[in-house]
Amino acid sequence: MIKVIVNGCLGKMGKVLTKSIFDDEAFELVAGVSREINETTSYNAYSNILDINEKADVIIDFSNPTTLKDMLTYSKKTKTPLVIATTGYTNEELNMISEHSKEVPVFHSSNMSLGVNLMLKLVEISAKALSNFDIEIIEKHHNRKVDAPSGTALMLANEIQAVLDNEFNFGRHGKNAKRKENEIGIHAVRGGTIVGDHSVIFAGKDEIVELNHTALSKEIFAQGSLQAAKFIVNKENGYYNMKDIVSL
Ligand SMILES: NC(=O)C1=CN([C@@H]2O[C@H](COP(=O)(O)OP(=O)(O)OC[C@H]3O[C@@H](n4cnc5c(N)ncnc54)[C@H](OP(=O)(O)O)[C@@H]3O)[C@@H](O)[C@H]2O)C=CC1
Ligand SMILES: O=C(O)C1=N[C@H](C(=O)O)C[C@H](O)C1
Repeated sequence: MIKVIVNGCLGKMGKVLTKSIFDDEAFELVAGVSREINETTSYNAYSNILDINEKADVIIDFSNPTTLKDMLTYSKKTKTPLVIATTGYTNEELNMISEHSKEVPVFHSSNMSLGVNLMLKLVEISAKALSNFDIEIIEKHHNRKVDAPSGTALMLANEIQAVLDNEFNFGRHGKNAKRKENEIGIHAVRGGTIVGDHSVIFAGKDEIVELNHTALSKEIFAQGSLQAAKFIVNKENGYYNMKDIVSL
């Protein structure tokens, strides 16, 4: 049985994930962490990860970048592998994660779904094949989402940039907002309870190719993170992502 700490346990994703853990006999929830413990839980819940006494095999994190430092401190002290799903990190924080992976195994992905990870490959192929097309990314999420653009939109944009070296344009406005030839437009839509929707549009002369992924439940992200947890528990120190799990 894999013993799990859930960081962000009372958040939207944390609640879905803790239920998935209870429903799966391969996992045991040993503790949860949320900023404010304002409800009774059937497991040990803490407001700071550094207060946890239980020993776990893995930490799964769906929280907020503000929890990163303490989470890394705890993970380093206890040598507990990390599955990081939180988005919205600065470059400095991303570097901290990457440095941490030299001492503890880290699995990091801004999207734990199988479909988006296939989409990353399709985007790479399309960027190579349609290099003279205009490329725009549109992401749509629920009205409670904190960060914009989404971590997934940035992953998709980075995949394209690795092929074409484009600049990013985070939303156009104003009198002189004409599209530059070599840019990727990245646009964030927020509304209602949209779980997560990502489109990459390749627009050429008289033709359009559009790649789209629509998440229909948060469950897919929870299941993906559990798959990642199974993968990482016995790995060497290092930085892993969905490409290490999904065979393409
Ligand atoms: N990689 C992936 O596949 C996916 C990643 N995500 C990412 O996971 C993260 C959590 O998403 P979601 O569950 O919807 O978010 P919620 O806002 O519902 O939950 C956030 C959790 O983090 C805690 N928290 C700690 N510090 C802060 C802070 N300063 N501000 C806000 N929350 C804080 C919250 O505690 P409290 O409840 O006490 O406020 C809560 O437990 C986001 O970064 C999101 O983008 C989401 C879905 C899929
Ligand atoms: O906050 C969310 O909900 C989601 N966040 C991730 C992101 O920022 O890409 C993944 C998913 O789209 C849901």
